[in-house]
Amino acid sequence: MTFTDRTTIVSAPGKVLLAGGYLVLDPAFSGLVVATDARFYTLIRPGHHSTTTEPYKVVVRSPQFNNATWTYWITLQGTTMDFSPSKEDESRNTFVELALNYSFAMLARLVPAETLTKTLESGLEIVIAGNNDFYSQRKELETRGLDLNTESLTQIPLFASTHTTLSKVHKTGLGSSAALITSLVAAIFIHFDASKLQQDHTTNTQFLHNVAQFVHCLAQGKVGSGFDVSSAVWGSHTYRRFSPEVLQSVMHQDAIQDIPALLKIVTPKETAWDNVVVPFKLAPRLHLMLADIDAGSHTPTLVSNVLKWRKTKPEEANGLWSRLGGSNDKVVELLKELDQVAKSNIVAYDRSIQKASTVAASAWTGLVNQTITNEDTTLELLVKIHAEFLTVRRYLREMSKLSEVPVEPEEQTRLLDACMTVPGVLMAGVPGAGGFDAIFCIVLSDESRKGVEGVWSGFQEMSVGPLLCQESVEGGLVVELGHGHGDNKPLSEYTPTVQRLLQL
Ligand SMILES: Nc1ncnc2c1ncn2[C@@H]1O[C@H](COP(=O)(O)OP(=O)(O)O)[C@@H](O)[C@H]1O
Ligand SMILES: C[C@@](O)(CCOP(=O)(O)OP(=O)(O)O)CC(=O)O
Repeated sequence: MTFTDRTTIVSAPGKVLLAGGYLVLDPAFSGLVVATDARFYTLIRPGHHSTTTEPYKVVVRSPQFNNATWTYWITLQGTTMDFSPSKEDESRNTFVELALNYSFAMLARLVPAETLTKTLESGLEIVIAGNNDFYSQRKELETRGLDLNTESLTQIPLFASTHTTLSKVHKTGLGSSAALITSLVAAIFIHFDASKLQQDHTTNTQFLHNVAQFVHCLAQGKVGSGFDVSSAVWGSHTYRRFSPEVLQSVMHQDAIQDIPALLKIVTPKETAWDNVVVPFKLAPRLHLMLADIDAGSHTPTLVSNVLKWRKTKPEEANGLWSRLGGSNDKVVELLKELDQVAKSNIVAYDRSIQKASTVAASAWTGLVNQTITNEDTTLELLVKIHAEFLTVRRYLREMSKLSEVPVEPEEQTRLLDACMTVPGVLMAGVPGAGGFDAIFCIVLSDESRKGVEGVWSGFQEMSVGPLLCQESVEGGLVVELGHGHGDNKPLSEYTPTVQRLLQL
């Protein structure tokens, strides 16, 4: 047995909804979701139990939360399975519990009994851990006497303790539960070789998506748009939601009693899901910056109040929805056009980006008239994207006023406008549901990045905590280890992240 024999590690990215907040709840509209390089990891390896008799023991450990541990007992009865949380556990983790319960219940019907028992007889140890960016590191920085900036964040070890509990932790809005459930569900099916992700990638990935969406909605007690699970699976894309009716019939705790019915819904060949995923990537030299605002907002409350307004004043709201939706789509179209221009003439593109990075966006129009033709295209597109996203923000402020919900509150407007005065900032906005949770910027250079971080650290109205993460290069689900992915290498040959996980 080598160090990594029969170890499976799967990761899923965090997310930021750059455009389409609220509208993406309606299948008539799409949203632009960018996956981050802050990822959530699930590691599964054989347990240390020599039992060959049931029940089998599955232990889930969360090192970042005082090594919180949840123990589950599994008994197989033919193609059904009994799953029970340990009565000795100090707490229950609904997201973990539902992911395990439903995944194993489906496995009992998908995988030969001997495969299940062979893999379960020594028990399973499951370690779940999110990149530090998923959770505010303010406490860790204070403990180390460090300032709240990216330089300090680089000094915090991977998967550092949050110094608190799951119920008290300040999350940064990267979608920890969606990334957790997606990586956990995928890791279980891959560990039992039930997914063969690397063989029939499309069908199996859609299957894993469907299971993760079901578990996430059941755990959250509502069928949201699902953009966060979608980006955890597929990375950055424009997203049009699946019809809520797809899951409505199984959105109850008794769904565990009828696994064949659930399998019919989550199996792509049995049920066509109508979510629409169109891959997206930021054009070269456009980089995402994210900050966590300490004030924080309660997204479900924001969503409930905006939808209440839309229901009570449909004409007012639907008119704004259409205008905002059109503007969101225009931003996406222009960003894609910019990527095409970069592909057609990267030298001219780079020259234009370099020029634009030295002046504030408000002065880019002046640059357009000073350059040769194909550089104008790039600069013209930057001018259009900047203007169109200002229109998006204007609509979000109109929504805030009409609904009386602080989607882009005045404090955020002042912070975003300050960011836009920095040379080389293309966009600055409130992601997702908005409020006081977070902000994002799209910047053109490292100098621009430093300028924005200066605005954030100097902003007096709110505590603006930068995150280290940027846009993901790897995309959605990644099998980091297991089943032909990097098996049995010397520990030193794995990435620092995988090495850290293996030693957690
Ligand atoms: N590292 C972790 N270990 C265990 N459970 C986690 C971890 N991170 C997130 N979770 C689970 O996800 C839940 C957070 O879900 P939610 O409040 O919807 O936050 P988010 O918006 O980040 O998804 C937590 O209550 C916990 O059950
Ligand atoms: C309002 C929404 O359309 C987007 C919410 O995006 P956020 O990124 O704000 O979500 P949280 O991570 O839960 O804070 C609701 C939805 O699409 O489900």
